[in-house]
Amino acid sequence: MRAVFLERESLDRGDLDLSGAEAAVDEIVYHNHTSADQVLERITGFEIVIANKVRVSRQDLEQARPKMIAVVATGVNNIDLDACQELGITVVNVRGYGTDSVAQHAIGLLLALATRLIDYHRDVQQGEWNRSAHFCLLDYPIVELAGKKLGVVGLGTLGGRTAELARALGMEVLSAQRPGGKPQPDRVPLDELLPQVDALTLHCPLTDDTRGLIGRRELAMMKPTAFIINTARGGLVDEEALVEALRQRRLGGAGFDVLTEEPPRSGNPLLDDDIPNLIVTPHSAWGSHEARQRICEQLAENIRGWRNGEPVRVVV
Ligand SMILES: NC(=O)C1=CN([C@@H]2O[C@H](COP(=O)(O)OP(=O)(O)OC[C@H]3O[C@@H](n4cnc5c(N)ncnc54)[C@H](O)[C@@H]3O)[C@@H](O)[C@H]2O)C=CC1
Ligand SMILES: O=C(O)C(=O)CO
Repeated sequence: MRAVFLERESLDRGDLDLSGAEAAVDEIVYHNHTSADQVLERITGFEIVIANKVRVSRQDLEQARPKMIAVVATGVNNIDLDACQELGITVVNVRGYGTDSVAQHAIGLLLALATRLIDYHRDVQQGEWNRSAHFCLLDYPIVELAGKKLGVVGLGTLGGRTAELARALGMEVLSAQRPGGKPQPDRVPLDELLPQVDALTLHCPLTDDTRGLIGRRELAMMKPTAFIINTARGGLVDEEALVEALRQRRLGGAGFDVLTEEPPRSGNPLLDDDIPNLIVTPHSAWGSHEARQRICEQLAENIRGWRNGEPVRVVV
């Protein structure tokens, strides 16, 4: 049984132990990076495809016909799942590997926005404190999070842990009812949640149902002081509308770890350097060594389970 790992360097910078996955197959062929137009050629002839973020299309799958795709991420929005289902290709992913890493990042972004950490740090570096008449700088409004409301969209593994950390800061947590989902007493429809919250954090997957979930209309429903945190996926939020709202001070700030296009080769409206109280990180929330090593362990389990006829973490 042969496997091809399309994007090793997107997971492993030479600091991880992949011996479990290597032992689970006869051979792994490694590519450090693969672009979408190289996928077909590289997966042809392999039963198992290991992928992280590269787009694997219906056309690739129909022609190459792998038997299994092991995604070394939780999000599987880069894989044509309908095509996999139709072609009988098993897709597995990794889950809960980086819960503490991603939750600390989401809360880290929220804390940085509330304390204006980046703005004060930049002013200190630029000598504003040296020149100040007073012992402190007070040029950006500082928000105390305790007592404020956090809205969580996607109260699953990562949303749940982020909610716990927010409660530890003294925040009250509300969570959004999934449209069409079973009504739950502790959840409120998104439209009811948005006007109430002081901060919103997104943790739902990117699917056809959630693409554009937070658009111009939804941003307009939020408090002009509210923060929005996205460590889930680019595509959940209308980026142009977000920039507009931040520039017109109709929103208090935004912390984004994910963009619609990654890397943002064609640019992105959120990368302009004059947008007030915006922090963008390069999809790094998950990237602790501990989390990445857990991915390797789950990858090995996923391949072994599937080979033994007892597949685990099956998406389709
Ligand atoms: N920035 C990063 O480094 C990382 C980002 N992610 C992203 O985070 C996402 C969530 O990961 P987990 O929490 O592990 O997944 P999960 O499956 O445990 O939780 C997702 C939750 O979202 C809910 N949901 C789906 N659609 C919804 C909607 N329209 N409204 C409200 N709730 C909705 C689901 O019911 C589920 O409870 C992943 O799909 C991935 O895109 C995951 C890991 C790292
Ligand atoms: O696990 C995920 O979905 C991530 O985005 C990190 O790769």
